[in-house]
Amino acid sequence: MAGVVVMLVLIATIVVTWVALVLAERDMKSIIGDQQYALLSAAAAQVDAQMSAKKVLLASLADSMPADAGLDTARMKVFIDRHPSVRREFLNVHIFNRQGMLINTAGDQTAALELDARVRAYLERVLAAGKPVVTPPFKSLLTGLPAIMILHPVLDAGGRPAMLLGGSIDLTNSSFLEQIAAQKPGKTGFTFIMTTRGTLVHHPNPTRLLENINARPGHNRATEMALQGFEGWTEAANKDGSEGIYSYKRLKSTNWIIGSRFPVDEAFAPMIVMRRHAMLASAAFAAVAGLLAWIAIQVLLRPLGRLRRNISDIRNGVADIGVLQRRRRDEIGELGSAFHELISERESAQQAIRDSEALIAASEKRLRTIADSLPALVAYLDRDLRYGFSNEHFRTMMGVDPQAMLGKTIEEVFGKEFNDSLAEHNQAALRGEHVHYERQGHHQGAPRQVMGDMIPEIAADGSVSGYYLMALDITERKSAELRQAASEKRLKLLTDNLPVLISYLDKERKFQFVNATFQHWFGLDPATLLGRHLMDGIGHDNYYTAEPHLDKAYGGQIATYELKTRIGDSLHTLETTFVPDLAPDGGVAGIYSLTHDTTRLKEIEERLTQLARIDTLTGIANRLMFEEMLQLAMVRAKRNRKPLALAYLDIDRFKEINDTLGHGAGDAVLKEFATRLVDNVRAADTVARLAGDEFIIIFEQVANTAEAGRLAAKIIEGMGAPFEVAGSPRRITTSIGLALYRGDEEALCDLVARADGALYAAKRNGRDGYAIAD
Ligand SMILES: Nc1nc2c(ncn2[C@@H]2O[C@H](COP(=O)(O)OP(=O)(O)OP(=O)(O)O)[C@@H](O)[C@H]2O)c(=O)[nH]1
Repeated sequence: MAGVVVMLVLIATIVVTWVALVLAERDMKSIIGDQQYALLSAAAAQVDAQMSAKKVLLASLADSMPADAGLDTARMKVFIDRHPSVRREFLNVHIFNRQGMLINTAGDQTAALELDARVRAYLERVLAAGKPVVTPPFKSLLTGLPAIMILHPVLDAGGRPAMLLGGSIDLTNSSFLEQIAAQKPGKTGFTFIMTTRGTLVHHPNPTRLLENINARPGHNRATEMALQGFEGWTEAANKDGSEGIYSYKRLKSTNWIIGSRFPVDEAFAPMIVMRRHAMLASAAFAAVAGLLAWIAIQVLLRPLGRLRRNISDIRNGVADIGVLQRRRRDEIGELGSAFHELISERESAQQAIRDSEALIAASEKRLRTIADSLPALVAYLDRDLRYGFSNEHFRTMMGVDPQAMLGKTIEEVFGKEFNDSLAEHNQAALRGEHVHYERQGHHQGAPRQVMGDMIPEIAADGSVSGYYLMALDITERKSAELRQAASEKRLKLLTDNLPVLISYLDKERKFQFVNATFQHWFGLDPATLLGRHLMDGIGHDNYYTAEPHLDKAYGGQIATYELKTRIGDSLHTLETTFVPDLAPDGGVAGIYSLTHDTTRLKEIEERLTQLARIDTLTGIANRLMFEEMLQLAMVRAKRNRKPLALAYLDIDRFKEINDTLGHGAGDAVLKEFATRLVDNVRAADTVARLAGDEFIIIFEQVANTAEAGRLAAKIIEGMGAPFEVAGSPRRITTSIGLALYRGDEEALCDLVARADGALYAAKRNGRDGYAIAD
């Protein structure tokens, strides 16, 4: 960063310096060029002035020349010698006749010489115009040196040109040309003169005189411009490639071109020195400025560098984002705050991503564990029927490595035949339908029953991207179902042929099962009863009789009751038992109802009871035997005049025992009660059970009612110890009605009735006591 700034300072300084130099050089060149052109213009004016002076001198000679001096050499010399300036201005003075023949000369040469052919043309022009003319340069025939000549007509008495006066000028040794040469620019520059055709009239190199400027090979743009009429200054390279400032001006006297060349090396030498100094100064300045800029940047960038290191440390996990400086109140502080916010946002975003990735990974792992633990094939297939997921059960059920299946089609894994057998289901699932199927398959040669579900995966745009498969081997279940169906069939056959009404009621007391006996007994089709309420099946009256027992059974207890009802034309006694169907949670899921026709049984039972004299439950005398014994006892009492006492007993609230603890418990109480009665009477006394919880005792030879009372009290006392009822101790009491028989004319039934009446009195008196009849 600092390096870049230093470089920029250096480059900027150099560029600024360079541009300033270029501008200065351009101005300087312009000044030098203008100056050079001004000098050249002055030199041109000087040449023109010199030429004019020479022409004037030649005109005055022509005018004053004696007529005979033309042919007489001696007179000619005398004449010329009288004009000393002629010798200074001209190398020689000649006289030509009209034909161009040299007829006299002021020099030593006397031979008549012919003029150079080109000079002759000028001569004719002079003769025609009658005005002086300067000839182009030529090599003098007399001296062999390059020269020019000014020709002037000499008029005869009639005013016509009779001869020509020519003043020759030596180009190698002419004072006015030397003056021009002295005005050359700088030390290495030079001036030169050429004709409009390019013939060099004056040049610092005398060997090039009379040579055409273009004789040397090469190209000089400035020279070409000058020959085409350019006046002024320009910068160009000479034929050697050396740059120079060229200035050109036309001479008014001859229309020749006077030029100068000032080599750039010399012309701009001070400028080059200045450029070098300026570049050195600017380099020094740039170095100092760059150094200062570097130091300033180092100072300014130090907090930034610290910030950068902190961020790098945070990235490398070496530091916490708390190291970012946020207390600075400048741009660095703002940058630190911005980084702090950025990094904390990034960290929370990364944390959120990590959390969600961990959640997804955990969720995927759970899913994978669940899927692998399922006793079913679980897979995902894409639109090309390639497996994207498969669980471990493929290994156990199909013998295929689930990992090796991934990316392969059904056909590639299980073969064409298998794939074809599923084609219809696959197509339906890929159409977006939920497919459920059961099919026969084979595994390790054994037939297997498979149940499958294909659940399509539907993308947001409604297209189906694949489907999830779950397939179960239901062979065991299926055969269990078949076994159960067979068992149920057998059971149904059995129940339908039993002379028992068998039904199952659900929680709402509706029939869920009804056997064929309903048809036989009541003409009710079992199928029509299913789902209907019990009341619809057995009628209102029977239902209300059954209701308390139903309530008991739905309370979780077995309930049995008897009912007399009509079957066909005859009255039947039906004993129904409700057995609760206890659910695993202890609740009652429903009730099994079993109804026997006990009519025949009851009849036999009654007949047997009548025949028997012993109560089958308690083993003591029954009503029949009691009546026979009482008859005999009454006869004895009458005969012996010894009264007897009849005690009529009833167990207090016996019904509660039956209702709460069941009939069995009630029977047990009756047996224990009878045993205690027998234990608390004399051997001669008769203890009998009349019916239900009603007992009777015949006490013979009782003196009076007081003694009868004592006997009753003894019995009540005998019941004092708690009974063992259904595994728990329970206090059982009894009420006793006493009637004394003193041998009067009293019928047996009246005596019993009196004892019964006294019993009711004892009940009214609050039970657990006795009462004596009047
Ligand atoms: N366990 C059993 N119960 C019987 C037998 N015979 C009748 N019962 C029942 O005995 C009960 C007699 O009840 P009750 O004597 O009328 O009334 P209780 O509950 O004793 O009331 P109180 O006599 O007023 O104290 C009836 O519920 C009969 O169904 C039987 O052989 N065994």
